[in-house]
Amino acid sequence: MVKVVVCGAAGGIGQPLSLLLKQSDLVTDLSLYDVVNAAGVAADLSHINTKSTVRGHGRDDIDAALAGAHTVVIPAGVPRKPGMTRDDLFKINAGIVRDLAEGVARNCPSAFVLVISNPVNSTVPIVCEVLKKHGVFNPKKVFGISTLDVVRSSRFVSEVDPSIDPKNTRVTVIGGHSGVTIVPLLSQIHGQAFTKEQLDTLTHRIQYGGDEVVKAKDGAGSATLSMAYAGARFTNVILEATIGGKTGLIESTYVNLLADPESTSVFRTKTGLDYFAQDVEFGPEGISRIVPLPVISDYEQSLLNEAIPELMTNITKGASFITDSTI
Ligand SMILES: NC(=O)c1ccc[n+]([C@@H]2O[C@H](COP(=O)([O-])OP(=O)(O)OC[C@H]3O[C@@H](n4cnc5c(N)ncnc54)[C@H](O)[C@@H]3O)[C@@H](O)[C@H]2O)c1
Ligand SMILES: O=C(O)C[C@H](O)C(=O)O
Repeated sequence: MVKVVVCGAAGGIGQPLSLLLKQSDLVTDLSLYDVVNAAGVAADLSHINTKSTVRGHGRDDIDAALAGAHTVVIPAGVPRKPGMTRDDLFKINAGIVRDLAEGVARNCPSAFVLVISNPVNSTVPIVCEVLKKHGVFNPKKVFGISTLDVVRSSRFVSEVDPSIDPKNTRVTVIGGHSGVTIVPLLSQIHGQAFTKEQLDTLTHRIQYGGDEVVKAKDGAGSATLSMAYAGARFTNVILEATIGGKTGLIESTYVNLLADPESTSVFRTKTGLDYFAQDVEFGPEGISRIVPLPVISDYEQSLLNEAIPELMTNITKGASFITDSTI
């Protein structure tokens, strides 16, 4: 059995993400959990003629939803409205993510956990601290999905240079998933030399791509369809590496750096950060290695210098939400 659970499956991301995951032949059981309308979404998707069996689980059915899961994807929680930062979502989403992580610890402690709910820079530490509290934390298996930053980068650079094929140009994006913490390494794109003006425009657009969508949706939420695409892409990498037997798969993702202490110890000592988005190579057990940071340009180093203090604040806020809690 390869059971994939989507928590928040009836939402703006959850529905198209579940649809995309229903296409995977690697999934045998698709479990849709939400506090509203999970049964309806499940009934709808269950008619699609692919291999997986689909089940919907409502508010009081979290344990059955998660039991025996291979992978749990979490897009549950509230999205931004214009004028809000991702950190403004912490007040509501921190508790939602904590409760879902408690469910993971109880029902599928060795599952891969893929976090979409914002603020990702803080919600990933929340998941890790809950799993630690229960003695089931494996840093090779918990991920913040920052793939949308990678997807946007590929697309936006192709708009500046039409000779770039966005589908086959992967941009490494390091740091975190919000504003200045998003650091695209455009210097790494083979054969590319952007002007300073192009770099400024591209970097700003990648860092604030989420705001572009929030503004355009004008109060009706944030990115859902592009996020579902990015979320399915990342989930499929996990499935291909862990059960599909594929090797050498690499994606940028936000992780706990103890997943590969050897490759990250110098960086951890220098910055004090325990979490960071970086290129990761996947194997049968999840993270097989964190790819060492390449030599970055002075421009990228100054972006990184700006990202580090903000990341530190976000990480501490998420981790202490659990470690300082008396519940
Ligand atoms: N990581 C990223 O790149 C990225 C991209 C886009 C959006 N997001 C984030 O994803 C989250 C969801 O966005 P959306 O547009 O799908 O929002 P949405 O409001 O459309 O959907 C959220 C869903 O979560 C459900 N939900 C709420 N509390 C729950 C709980 N306790 N258990 C299970 N389900 C619960 C809601 O019922 C709803 O169906 C937001 O926090 C948003 O900021 C992240
Ligand atoms: O911008 C948001 O709030 C949603 C998401 O994190 C995004 O990058 O689109």
